[in-house]
Amino acid sequence: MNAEDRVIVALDVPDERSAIELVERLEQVSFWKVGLELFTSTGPKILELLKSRQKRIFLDLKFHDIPNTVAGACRAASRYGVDLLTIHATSGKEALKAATEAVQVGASSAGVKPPKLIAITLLTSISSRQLAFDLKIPLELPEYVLEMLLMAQETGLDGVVCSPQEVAQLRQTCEKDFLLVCPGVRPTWAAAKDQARSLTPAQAIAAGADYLVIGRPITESDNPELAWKKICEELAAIS
Ligand SMILES: O=C(O)c1cc(=O)[nH]c(=O)n1[C@@H]1O[C@H](COP(=O)(O)O)[C@@H](O)[C@H]1O
Repeated sequence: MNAEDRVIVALDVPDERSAIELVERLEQVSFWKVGLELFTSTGPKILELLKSRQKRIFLDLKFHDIPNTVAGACRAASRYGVDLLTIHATSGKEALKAATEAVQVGASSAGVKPPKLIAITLLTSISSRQLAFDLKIPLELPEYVLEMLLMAQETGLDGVVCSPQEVAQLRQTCEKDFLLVCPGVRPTWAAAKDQARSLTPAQAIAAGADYLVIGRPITESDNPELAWKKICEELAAIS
């Protein structure tokens, strides 16, 4: 896979018109993430529009609910024929197992390939300090993220979402084909904003990330084409 095929651009815009404008501007981008803002605004229509342009899709709805409810949501989402789908690991073991099964059922009922189901370990906006003092988790952050990964692995998920700062450690523990997808990626020239645990694109890939999720450094740039080009050049230099 080319380094640039490992970059998923987060299409975090408010409506269909802005989404299509960006997709047309950045025609070299082959993998887009549709998240809570855009999906809530447009519904599944945006997925059809991306598919008609032969794009891969990460449907990032971060399900977090009781087993019966996440299973229903995963069944429904898997009928869209997307490539990646998210659930929070903190939904718990039973919910993760139910979601894993539901993804197969949903996709086969629609005659499409099942999405890879990946679990959020710990949001990349949460710092060690917040984990301890706000969420009251009595574990060191890397240990907590590892526990979430082990639960996802044990319940049959295809991978996890984690910050690039944890990737090297997690890569040593998980199976080679277990996906490690990293948001919280910041080129040196971009602002961190609300991301608490970042590395640069080159550092994240070198650490063992399968995919990088990058949004605002590209989408909020005055020149998104140039931002994309600089990220591709950074990655090409290490491959
Ligand atoms: O599931 C995600 O993609 C996700 C998980 C996470 O822990 N942190 C995180 O930032 N994300 C998403 O990744 C994208 C990052 O966007 P930027 O911070 O603009 O690069 C956003 O769409 C977030 O919703």
